[in-house]
Amino acid sequence: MLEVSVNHVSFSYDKDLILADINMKVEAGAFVCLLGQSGCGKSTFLRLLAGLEKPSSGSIFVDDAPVMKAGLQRGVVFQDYGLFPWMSAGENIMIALKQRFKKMSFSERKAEALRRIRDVELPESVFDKLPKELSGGMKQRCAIARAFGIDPPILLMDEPFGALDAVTRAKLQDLVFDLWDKETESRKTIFFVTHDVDEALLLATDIIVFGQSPSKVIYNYSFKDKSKSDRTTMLDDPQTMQLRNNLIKIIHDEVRMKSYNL
Ligand SMILES: Nc1ncnc2c1ncn2[C@@H]1O[C@H](COP(=O)(O)OP(=O)(O)OP(=O)(O)O)[C@@H](O)[C@H]1O
Repeated sequence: MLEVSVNHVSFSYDKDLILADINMKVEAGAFVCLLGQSGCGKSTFLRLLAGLEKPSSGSIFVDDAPVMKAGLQRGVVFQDYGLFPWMSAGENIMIALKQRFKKMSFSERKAEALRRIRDVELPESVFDKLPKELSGGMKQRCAIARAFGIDPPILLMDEPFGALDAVTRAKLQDLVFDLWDKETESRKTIFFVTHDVDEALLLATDIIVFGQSPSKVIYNYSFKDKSKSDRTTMLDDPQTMQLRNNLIKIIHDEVRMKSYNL
């Protein structure tokens, strides 16, 4: 369980300032949803957390250690699944396990990959299938199995359900929440990028809103106690409804102000 602190982080692509003075402290085990308009820099921020890019200024620490490069401590799940197309689903998971657990034998890795496939509610027969033989939802389940398989204390998820239909999306939201929630003693810290305010309300312990580029944190909200929300009744709660309205207004006002350059 590791705390993440982001201190005065700015980032530019060439001369384009994308992120400006981002600050946050995220407790170990939090489920952080990052909201903001398209192009504001959410994915860029995840890349910085992953160590795939370096801040132009400022620093990111995981506990006392600065993030300098990519590492197995931080797993990543992308919208496009990120599975190697020439390997079966099982091999995709096994190769990640090999990197993470160097001493695991082939048969142990295979057993673990099968266990992870069952954990994401897929049949074991998926082990031998190529990604192109799987639906989008099944591919994303495999990507989640792989990410949870390497058991990173920090998981970075970049719009993981953005390409899925509403029913599959709802099932996968429940799946990820349950996988996170059941590790009561050592919950992963999850950073989850989404455009969907309701998805954030359903999943997050903390909601952070980024403004328009160059982006700053313009709003954050922490739930005092997080238990699983029921998607069908969640918005019956007046407080949740008010928070939802606030979030939508904040995001829309920001877009309006920037587009009119106010
Ligand atoms: N490799 C790159 N080189 C130059 N500019 C980039 C690069 N990647 C992203 N950008 C720019 O950085 C800005 C932020 O992009 P980013 O993908 O982080 O936004 P986002 O909030 O994740 O968007 P979306 O929600 O649409 O995925 C955009 O203006 C984008 O064009």
